[in-house]
Amino acid sequence: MTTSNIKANPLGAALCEKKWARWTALALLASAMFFAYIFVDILSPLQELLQEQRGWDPVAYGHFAGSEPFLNVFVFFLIFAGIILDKMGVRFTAVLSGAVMVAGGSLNYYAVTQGFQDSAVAVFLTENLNLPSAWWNVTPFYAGMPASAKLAAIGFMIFGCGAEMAGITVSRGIVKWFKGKEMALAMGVEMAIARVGVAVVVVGAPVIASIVPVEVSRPVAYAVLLLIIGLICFITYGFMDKKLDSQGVQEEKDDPFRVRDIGKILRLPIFWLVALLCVLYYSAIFPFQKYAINMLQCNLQFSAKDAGLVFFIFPLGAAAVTPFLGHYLDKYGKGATMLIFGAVLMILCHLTFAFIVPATQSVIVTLTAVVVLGISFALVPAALWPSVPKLIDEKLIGSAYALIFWIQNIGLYAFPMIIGSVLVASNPGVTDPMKYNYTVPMCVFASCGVAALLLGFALKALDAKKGYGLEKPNHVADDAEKELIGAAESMEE
Ligand SMILES: C[C@H](N)C(=O)N[C@@H](CCCCN)C(=O)O
Repeated sequence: MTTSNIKANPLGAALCEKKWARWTALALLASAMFFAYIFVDILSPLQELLQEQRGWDPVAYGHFAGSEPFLNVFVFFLIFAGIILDKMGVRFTAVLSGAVMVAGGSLNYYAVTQGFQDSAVAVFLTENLNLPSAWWNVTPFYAGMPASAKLAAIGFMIFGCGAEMAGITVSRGIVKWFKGKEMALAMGVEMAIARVGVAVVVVGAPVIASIVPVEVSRPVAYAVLLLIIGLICFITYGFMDKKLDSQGVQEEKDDPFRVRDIGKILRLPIFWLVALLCVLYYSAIFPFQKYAINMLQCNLQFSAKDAGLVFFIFPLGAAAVTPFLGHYLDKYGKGATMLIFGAVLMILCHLTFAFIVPATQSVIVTLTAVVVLGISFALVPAALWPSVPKLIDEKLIGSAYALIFWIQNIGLYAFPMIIGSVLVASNPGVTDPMKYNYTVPMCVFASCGVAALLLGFALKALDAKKGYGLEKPNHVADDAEKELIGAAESMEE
């Protein structure tokens, strides 16, 4: 199915053949993603301070937090990002995405500063964007939303365009540098570094904010600074990418782009299996993360700080395991089996949070479930993203990643709201946020896992029938490919 980017280089070994060079390229790409993931969650541990200093109640915070995928989902920005990536290549799109993240992040920062509160923009926003809370209002804006939350949401949705564009670009960049080598390991390392970013934020943001004078915008300022460093990483990567192109190892570009190419991807049953598995699995992970601290507080009667410490293990556990699983995939394959196993672990953990944790209030059981969920969150991403190049023609890989991200973003947009409504509906009359019963919402997350598991079985069956090589190691698949290319080249000679 795939075409290879490995071409004969008359000038000697290409840069991607040198280990130090491809790992340096990865370090640059992964650093930019690390900073992006830090920004995504920078305000999550500061909800109390946002309420005290900026008047954001939980509703305002929820609408701000949910705004990130808005432009990607409803204005189809991610689809355009995929087309840009396939037409313009990794170098251009990486720098563009870095610049968009800095622009959106800066706006978000300005919105939470004291300076904004007294500005004319604040007066304007207080009077505008007061949309009714009706079913058709899919925007994050509602009547009475604080002006700072409105502008922060606008900034965050612009940032979201850059962050998701960067996500697909980095994946394609890794394919470009690592195809036929340690590709899954490289993707695993990149995702592990991103998870460490989430863990750093949980602990770091409150510490930075509480330096006297206590100021909620300070951690955001640091995070914007990191986004600027991320942009510099992308620009530096651009020089390496240009050198690689000049050595004849160019990525295949879709030139001219045809809309029917997107149709080609959408007609592949295997694409739908992967995309639906992705949206179901991630909808039970990222939206769960938003409720996890409160769920632990309610079940264990912990403070937010202690619950945060328990949950801190989740991204760290995933970070520790993901590169090893990537290495395993490179060496031994079993991608589809890893997806199935990851879904099973997720179901078990969510059911534990639904029934066993509330009944036993056991910290050991909770910690075990958090660790096992971390392993699941290593298994699925480590197998999912490196499998895409096995299924889709290389020149369409940017669009394919973008389409998968777009479908995934629909779930990431909808699920926090669905879970919020389920939580309220299953706890009639409960107003104390420490008294919620999370059994029904956790069962909803577990059912996503069951659906993902069924898709995992279907994927494995289709792979066995059509021979995509999902269960094969990357090296073996690519060695065979190299042999074919070598044979073709000798025939040309
Ligand atoms: C949220 C984002 N769309 C996503 O799916 N992130 C994945 C990583 C995708 C690969 C990025 N190069 C994740 O597991 O965090």
